[in-house]
Amino acid sequence: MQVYALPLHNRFRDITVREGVLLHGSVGWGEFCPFADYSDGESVPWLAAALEASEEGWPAPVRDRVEVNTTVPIVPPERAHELVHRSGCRTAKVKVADRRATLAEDCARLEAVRDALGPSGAIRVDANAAWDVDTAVRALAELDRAADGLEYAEQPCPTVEDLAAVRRRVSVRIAADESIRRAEDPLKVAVAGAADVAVLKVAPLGGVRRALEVAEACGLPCVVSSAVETSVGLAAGLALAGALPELDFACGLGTMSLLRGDVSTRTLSPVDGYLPVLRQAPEPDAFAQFAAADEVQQVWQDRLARVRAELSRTSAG
Ligand SMILES: O=C(O)CCC(=O)C1=CC=C[C@@H](O)[C@@H]1C(=O)O
Ligand SMILES: [Mg+2]
Repeated sequence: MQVYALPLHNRFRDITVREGVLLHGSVGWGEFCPFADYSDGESVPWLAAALEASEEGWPAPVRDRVEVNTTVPIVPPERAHELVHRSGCRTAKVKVADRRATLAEDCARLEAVRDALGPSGAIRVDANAAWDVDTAVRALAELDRAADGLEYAEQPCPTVEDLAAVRRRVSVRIAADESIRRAEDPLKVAVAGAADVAVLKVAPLGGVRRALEVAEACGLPCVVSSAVETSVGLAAGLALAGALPELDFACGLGTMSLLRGDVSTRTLSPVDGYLPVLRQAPEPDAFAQFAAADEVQQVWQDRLARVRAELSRTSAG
């Protein structure tokens, strides 16, 4: 196993360094990288996804490339404009509702992203469940104006009930993310009429096959989004996006731009807004320069051992 520590260009999801474990198995490489706030129990699906990649392989794809969005963290408008322009993507997802920025600053960031994309580009926002219903309704009206039209708003509020309440009061599509990946029942969203789009992340859902089951059962248009993995883990997201019967939206798999490097020389960075669907993850042939410090390696070895034991217990039923 190889433990990496990769710095980010900007703080994203409250981290400035992305850490994880690369596992080599009988069919290839997998990546186990649950964020620090995931318990051992919540990390079991992440390990299942890594073992699916390294020991089993992925289902056959129905497409050979996937359109992706670029992801804009909480950065000043000029930086946002530069990131979007350089990405070559026609869709941008902009982080908003962060405690480090005001609604006015979020609007300015969206205006800069619209200027960089032009009128035909698509802009989506992600509030990561930060708002209550009334705040979401008010904020989305302003953000929709600033963006000159939002494609959708991802997880404006924490609960399925709140998403449904916001969805009844705004014209912007609602996408469910945390209500799917951290839910006891990922399908509750569709049943409650709480979302127009389902965001699927391979690792928290337990692998490509499990995510395909959720996609089929929820009956909503799906967007595959990464967990800011290296190209090893990102390949699993592309395998899911490649295997979905329908794919109507650009996917949140352009996240290599958030990282200051990669464990593979075959970095999965978008070209003209697209990424290839691979049958296997790229080799981590550039791992050495991002090998984690000894104490970090020990933390991940211990975590992996605990989660492996947890996975065995839950599999044994
Ligand atoms: O979907 C994207 O454009 C990129 C991935 C992304 O936004 C996220 C990755 C991991 C954790 C989250 O903070 C965030 C998300 O909420 O979707
Ligand atoms: Mg999200």
